[in-house]
Amino acid sequence: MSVGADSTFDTVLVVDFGAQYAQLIARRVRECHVHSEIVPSTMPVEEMLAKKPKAIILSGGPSSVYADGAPAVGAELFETGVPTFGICYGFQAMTRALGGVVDKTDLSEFGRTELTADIDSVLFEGLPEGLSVWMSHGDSVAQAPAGFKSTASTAGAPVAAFEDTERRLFGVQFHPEVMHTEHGQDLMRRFLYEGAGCRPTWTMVNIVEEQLERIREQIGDKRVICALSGGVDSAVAGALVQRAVGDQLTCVFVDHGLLRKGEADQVEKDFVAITGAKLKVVDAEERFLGALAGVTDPEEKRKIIGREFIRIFEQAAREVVAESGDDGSEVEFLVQGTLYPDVVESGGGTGTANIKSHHNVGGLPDDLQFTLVEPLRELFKDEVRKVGEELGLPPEMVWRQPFPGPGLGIRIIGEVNRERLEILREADAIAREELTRAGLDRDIWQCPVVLLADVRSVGVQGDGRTYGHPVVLRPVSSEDAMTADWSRVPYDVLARISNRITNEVREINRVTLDVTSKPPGTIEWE
Ligand SMILES: Nc1ncnc2c1ncn2[C@@H]1O[C@H](COP(=O)(O)OP(=O)(O)OP(=O)(O)O)[C@@H](O)[C@H]1O
Ligand SMILES: O=c1[nH]c(=O)c2[nH+]cn([C@@H]3O[C@H](COP(=O)(O)O)[C@@H](O)[C@H]3O)c2[nH]1
Ligand SMILES: NC(=O)CC[C@H](N)C(=O)O
Ligand SMILES: [Mg+2]
Repeated sequence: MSVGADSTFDTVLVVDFGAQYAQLIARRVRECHVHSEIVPSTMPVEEMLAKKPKAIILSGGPSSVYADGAPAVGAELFETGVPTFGICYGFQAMTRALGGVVDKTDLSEFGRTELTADIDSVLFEGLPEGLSVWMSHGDSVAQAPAGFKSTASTAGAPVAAFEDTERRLFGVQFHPEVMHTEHGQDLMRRFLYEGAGCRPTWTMVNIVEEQLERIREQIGDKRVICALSGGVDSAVAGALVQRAVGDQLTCVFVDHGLLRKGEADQVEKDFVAITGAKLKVVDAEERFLGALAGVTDPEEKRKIIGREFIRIFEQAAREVVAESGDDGSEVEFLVQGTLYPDVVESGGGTGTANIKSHHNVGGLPDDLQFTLVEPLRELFKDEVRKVGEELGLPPEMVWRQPFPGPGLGIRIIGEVNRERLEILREADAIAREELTRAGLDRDIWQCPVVLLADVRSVGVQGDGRTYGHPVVLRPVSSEDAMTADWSRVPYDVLARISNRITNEVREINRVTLDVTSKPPGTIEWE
């Protein structure tokens, strides 16, 4: 897709210094209807300019600008005339490159911080003078470079923002991209529209068109299979690829025996009926349960499931070729509905930690033969839902709650076997039915039901002693699964779920509620 000065949209480069939030910045730019692309801080300036950026944003990062080997920006970047916005580390790097002073003060600021802003400035005009902002820094700008006006301060950072309107250079010590910064998105808008003159013309239609073009370029006239789960992400990824290359695509749905009640039927009914895509259903219960026998470690489970998925896709790919009846070029490509949170949690961001290996990223085997096609890899779930709507997928599909690929396998704490799966399936079906009946499906992001299979507790039922298992209800609300809070489900709904589960599922004699946010908890227990 052509970008640059003659294009219908402007491009902003987000220069990544190893930030927690580089994707979040890119996403905030998209929310302002401006196209964004993340580039590493090691990219030479000429290469950045070749992308004809209308503006540049320098991200945060874990280093100290004065440390040995810390990533730096050359002063030449600021002589190109491209408006630039430095955030946190980016603000400090800009300061240093232009002759200002960055120091380690003893006044670190982490979390919510009160900021006083000069509203007679490009960035803060029209905003309140006092703002609550999100900080995360140990170094501070002690002196702004020549030509800059300081435009905000906090108790720990005398220069918490600055600007040079002549050269169109701006910077802030705090993080406007995080949800907790008041008016953060307004600041983004002020920089993009007023500071840099970007036009708000980048829409979901552009995102879809860009993806279709990329997919066609990548796949050409080759064959491709799509790992289809019935969830939102693979439905949207599959629909995109179907639109891009039509008949070259076959979808493969794996029934690994770790699905919820009724799930397998739904995929055939819904996705195929709506898109007309070719579908192959593989019954692989024996294989997965065999491979998982005796395994209790969560990461080991995830790796096994990731590996088995791929082995099945390889087999399915061979069948697609054999069934095609022509001379049969191999299936080179595998489409997955991978999203950015799957990547970052699997430790795939720049220098980020491995929290858990999502089966479709960190759980993939080393000898993977397919080239992956992952059109949603840079997006967050709510953006994917918008892409799905743009593609005309029905609301029941687009608004479905997430369900993890490893399925109930990571919701049984302990070994996974048929009997335990059956117990959990029943309990899960009851919880889902009652939450739906209470009209809570859209308020709740998802509600895992977790079986503590190795824990037993004493109960009394029908005047007799029971020694059964507890389940945990884990209803959460979230914007993008990166952070979450436990949902305040009304007591009467919880009471109904508890009552029904303990009455209808013989092996369960106790229902508990998980009231942990993320962080520190994750959504799934494993
Ligand atoms: N049972 C399955 N059969 C085939 N592919 C699967 C299956 N489960 C997961 N996948 C693949 O793994 C990817 C990641 O799974 P994930 O659960 O994150 O996404 P999803 O199921 O598409 O959407 P959602 O997050 O709404 O459940 C899917 O997009 C899909 O490509
Ligand atoms: O397809 C998936 N493969 C996985 O391996 C996996 N692990 C977690 N999840 C889903 O991701 C979101 C965040 O979950 P956590 O807070 O548990 O990391 C939640 O929506 C989880 O359901 C997965 N999805
Ligand atoms: N979040 C950041 O970018 C931090 C920048 C730098 N490491 C500091 O502590 O000040
Ligand atoms: Mg899923």
